[in-house]
Amino acid sequence: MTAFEEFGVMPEIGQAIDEMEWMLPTDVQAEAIPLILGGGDVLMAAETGSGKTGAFCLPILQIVWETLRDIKEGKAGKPVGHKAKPWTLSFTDRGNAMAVTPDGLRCQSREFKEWHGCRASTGVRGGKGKYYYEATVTDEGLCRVGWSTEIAALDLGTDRFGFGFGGTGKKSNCKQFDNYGEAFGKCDVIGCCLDLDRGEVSFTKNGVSLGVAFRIDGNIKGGSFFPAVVLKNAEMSFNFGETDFKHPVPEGFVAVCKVAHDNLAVNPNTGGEASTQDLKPKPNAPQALVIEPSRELAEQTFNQIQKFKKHLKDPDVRELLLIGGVNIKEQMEQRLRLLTNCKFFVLDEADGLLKQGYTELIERLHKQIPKITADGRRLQMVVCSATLHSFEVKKLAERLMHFPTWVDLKGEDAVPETVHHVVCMVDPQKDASWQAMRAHVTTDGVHAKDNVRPGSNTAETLSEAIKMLKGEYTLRAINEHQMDRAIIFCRTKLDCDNLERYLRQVGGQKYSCVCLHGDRKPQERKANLEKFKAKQVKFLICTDVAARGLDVTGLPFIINVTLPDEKSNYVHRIGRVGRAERMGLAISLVATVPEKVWYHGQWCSSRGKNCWNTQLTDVKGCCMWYDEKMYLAEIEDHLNVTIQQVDKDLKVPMNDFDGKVTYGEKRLNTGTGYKDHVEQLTPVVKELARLEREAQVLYNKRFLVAQ
Ligand SMILES: Nc1ncnc2c1ncn2[C@@H]1O[C@H](COP(=O)(O)OP(=O)(O)OP(=O)(O)O)[C@@H](O)[C@H]1O
Repeated sequence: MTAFEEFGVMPEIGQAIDEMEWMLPTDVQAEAIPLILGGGDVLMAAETGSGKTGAFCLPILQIVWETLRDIKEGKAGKPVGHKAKPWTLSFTDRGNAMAVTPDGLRCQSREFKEWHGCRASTGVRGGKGKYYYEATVTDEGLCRVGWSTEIAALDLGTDRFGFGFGGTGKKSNCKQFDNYGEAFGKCDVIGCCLDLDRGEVSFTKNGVSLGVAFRIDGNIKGGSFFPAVVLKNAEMSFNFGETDFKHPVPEGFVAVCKVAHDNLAVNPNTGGEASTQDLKPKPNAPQALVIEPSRELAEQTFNQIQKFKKHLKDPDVRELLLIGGVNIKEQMEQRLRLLTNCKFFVLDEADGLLKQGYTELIERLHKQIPKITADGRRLQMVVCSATLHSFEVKKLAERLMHFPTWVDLKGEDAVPETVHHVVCMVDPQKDASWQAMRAHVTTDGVHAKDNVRPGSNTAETLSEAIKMLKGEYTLRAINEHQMDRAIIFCRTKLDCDNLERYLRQVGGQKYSCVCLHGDRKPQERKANLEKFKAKQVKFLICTDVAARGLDVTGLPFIINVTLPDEKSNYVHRIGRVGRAERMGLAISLVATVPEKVWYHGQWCSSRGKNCWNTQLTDVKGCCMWYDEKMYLAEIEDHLNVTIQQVDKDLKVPMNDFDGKVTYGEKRLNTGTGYKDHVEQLTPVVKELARLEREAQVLYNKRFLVAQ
């Protein structure tokens, strides 16, 4: 039995993991896999390179496979039934936090601060007839149930189009809450009666009539009425009459599902939603949806799933990669329409997704997925990142997740011990070498029209000097550490292109490099990344598009030509090294004086292409002064560390870290390996024993004194 199997992973997946030479689960995997297999929502915050992808892919793959097997064996979807049931709660005409079971007969909202409502997908119309349905309180909480027209607010009873009866014994319409009947709670059955002949709404509790609650305004009486409910951290189930009612139908009334065809109203807010027949699990409908912040990352996760499923046969689990480019819209539409069978919603690099503006997409997709799946399982959400401790993520988790468990090994954003990160200050006032530089990297042209020249000490001149010096320092870092593999991060696409040209110009094959950024075509991005991974080129020059998640086995070095202005991106960038217990060195070049840089905001019509507006952003220009010293302070503050500084020769001093390691290789004499374990632990154990003795002596002394 492999170590992973001990955590509940099935042998076929265990075999694939074994072949990938993963001997033991990482800490985050050991914690998260059982939680996900057990059905929980998980917020996974763990350092870069700690194996979060496996931590969610493995258990999800397993559950998806088991579901497919059940479908194949005819075990799945039983609760849904095969008969068409037009009388259900709507899957779309509902509040954000309202969950509806696939059979459409039970709903739940776990939002405890706000009310969330839902209407049935069908109703009655025609101004005549007497209709009845039952709603049962199936869990503690606050609820209100009744009838509403299609234009009523989902918060039933808060406008004149909705008529509700609440658990506190109040009826409500038009925000007017009056005493009515009596309070009700868990297990009580509320009968909701609509008498269109007389224009009255009344209720029963456990079969006992509570009398007329409302007289319907003549204007709306002729409209359509739908069963409606609103909940606050509560759950209710519904019977529209397709199965036996718990209590006798009041005299003269009929079950609402028996409405004559001509008087049947379809809820126009449902947008032609699927009938419940569609909710029977389909072998091809997506069961897990994983959202990634970049093409490259989506592809990487996709590849990892393919590796994990290698030995999973019959039924076959199929995976689909939806990335920008050809036919994406078509593919999305086709696939995402079927989200009614989805069991897992994963947001990888969640804080990054939110920062990139995907909140709306996430909420829309979440809304489309039923919160309880066909086989009675709750939708599981997994949200992960190395920098999950942001306000936005916490808000999102509160809104969308169901009592999530934090798998958070450090409790704050942290850099793995395997990443050695240093900064080198670039000071054009102390290092005047730029004044005599003949060849240098092409700068971004921000100062093309400024009178920048050696000798003048203007802010613009120093800013231009920074740009020139950074090209040289980058080369120096490469040479000093004999880097033959590194990711080099630049701030803009233009900076990447300029550096690429410069490295090729000065070094040819010696500095062979490719670019990865948003202006390169998808095929080129893919090819460039593959070339870099296959070691056909030494350097990958990229913007923050590659900051997150990219996993290049054994990558020894990264260089930040400019620090990111977003502190979490520093953590992600430097986390491209030091992965899977290998050591890595990250060098950041930090200007001591402000640098004027391009910043093409929303107002820039070309978004940077051929834009020469060097005015500052506060006058709608496209430049800003970039203060790296400030960003460095923010990063240090965030990580609660002082980052080691190295001199301009970029030599990394020999210390505990260096000298014992080869960047790109696993640590030999430290870490968790069992080799030399005893030797390593002996001094610590001795010290512990000494402390314990000391503590005992102290205790005895005090104890004896007290006696
Ligand atoms: N249990 C394991 N044993 C050995 N290697 C592992 C194990 N789990 C993951 N890895 C390897 O560790 C590397 C990092 O894993 P992964 O990409 O999942 O990290 P991550 O936590 O998602 O990092 P990031 O936050 O940067 O996205 C990968 O190369 C992966 O193959």
